[in-house]
Amino acid sequence: MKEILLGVNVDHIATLRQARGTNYPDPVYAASVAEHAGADGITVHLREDRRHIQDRDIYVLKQTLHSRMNFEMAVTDEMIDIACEVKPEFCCLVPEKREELTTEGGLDVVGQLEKVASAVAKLSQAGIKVSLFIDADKAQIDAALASKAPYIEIHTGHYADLTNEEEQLAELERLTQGIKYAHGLGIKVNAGHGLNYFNVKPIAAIEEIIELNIGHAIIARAAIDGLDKAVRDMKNLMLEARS
Ligand SMILES: CC(=O)[C@@H](O)[C@H](O)COP(=O)(O)O
Ligand SMILES: NCC(=O)COP(=O)(O)O
Repeated sequence: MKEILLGVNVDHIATLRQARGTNYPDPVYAASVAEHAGADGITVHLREDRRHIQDRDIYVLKQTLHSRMNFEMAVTDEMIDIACEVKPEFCCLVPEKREELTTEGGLDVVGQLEKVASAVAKLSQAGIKVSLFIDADKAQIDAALASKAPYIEIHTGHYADLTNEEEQLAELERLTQGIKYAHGLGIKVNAGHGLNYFNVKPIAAIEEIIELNIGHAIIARAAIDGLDKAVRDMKNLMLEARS
């Protein structure tokens, strides 16, 4: 069987922390648990609005990770400077809109090739492997090749959002063709976004994919699976206080 890697995105551990401004739950600790459970890498998205992951998380993770960091970032001077200072193993360039709930589409490499290629060059110069988060679109894949990024991450969000089986199969076929096309050009291909316990298998079966990055579904599952113990522990503390 051909190996496939799992990058665990811990953004939403940080979402929970930021909701109360506490210092827990800590994405650094979550990353360590994920690595212990078999994660091949840890993904973090330092958004410009700092809604979940904070700068401190990136710097501490750099020192504590045993696997490798995939630093997702918008193509801005601020983020390029941070990446060049931290030097994560991977940077994934993503599109970002302040008002979006999550990343809505792939990076438009065609429309800003010069800017993207310049970012790829700066990050590569710092020894970072660069990936572009793009849609499975031939023109975007060709532009990714022209930018000299060695990796792309194909956006699976649209596939994940579809509920009609026929439409989902058609989207799966579109993703598969795009992934094979990029692989044929010599680009290393990852994929991710919106993948969960119900929709992951057909994507994981596409053998040209090196790694899947998955976050929201894993953190959501962890919250539910851990809830029984969390309630028992709290109740026990309360009962102990009265004994
Ligand atoms: C780029 C991508 O697909 C996601 O990993 C991204 O990190 C989503 O951002 P949120 O974690 O803020 O939803
Ligand atoms: N790049 C995709 C990613 O890191 C995780 O996305 P999601 O599983 O949180 O939707």
